[in-house]
Amino acid sequence: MVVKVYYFNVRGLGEPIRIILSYGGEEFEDIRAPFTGIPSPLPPEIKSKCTWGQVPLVEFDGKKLGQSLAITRYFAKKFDLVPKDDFQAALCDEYVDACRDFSSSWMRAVLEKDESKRAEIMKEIYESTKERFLSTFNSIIEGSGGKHLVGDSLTWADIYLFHSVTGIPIVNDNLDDFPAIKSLVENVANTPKIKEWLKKRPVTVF
Ligand SMILES: N[C@@H](CCC(=O)N[C@@H](CS)C(=O)NCC(=O)O)C(=O)O
Repeated sequence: MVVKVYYFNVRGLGEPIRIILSYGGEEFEDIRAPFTGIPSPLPPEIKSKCTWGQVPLVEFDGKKLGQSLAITRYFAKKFDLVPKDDFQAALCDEYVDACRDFSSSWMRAVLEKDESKRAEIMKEIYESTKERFLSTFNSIIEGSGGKHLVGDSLTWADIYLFHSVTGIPIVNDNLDDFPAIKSLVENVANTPKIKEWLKKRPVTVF
């Protein structure tokens, strides 16, 4: 089976899918629509495939699945990145949602075209979100044994946290202030199949 992954040529909502598929050793075709800023028009041949008119979308085995969370949860289950225990699985859902809230906080900066203004906005957003998200994630990892957000093995929540913090330069540059997140990020980046993907993935702005 080769999975077709349709998304824009950015990390955004598509990258956790690409990372999870890479982790699972699943071959995938990385189909990227040009990203020309927000909003970017989707080429009609892609848009017409999408049930909700938006990407990401995956196709495999004659099946089609849209909505980023449905896609990542599906493959995370397939590759044992969702704990068997229902409560632990729910905690993963909670942390994935929190990662997505954190990622959404940066939208105002992403939309700013003037680079010096964007840097200022990034600083503001960093200052106003670091306690709520970064300190909290840091404490959760510490409380869970220091290596993962949930339990003692890699989950899709760890992959979302990796994705959310490494996609934002100002967060990445300040990870020394959040040592448990920093160590989780290093562990995810050094997971062999993920490491291979990170080495070969296209370099994009977001
Ligand atoms: N709830 C959807 C949101 C999808 C979404 O917002 N997709 C955007 C790209 S991030 C898109 O396809 N924009 C192009 C368009 O709407 O034509 C998900 O999580 O997959």
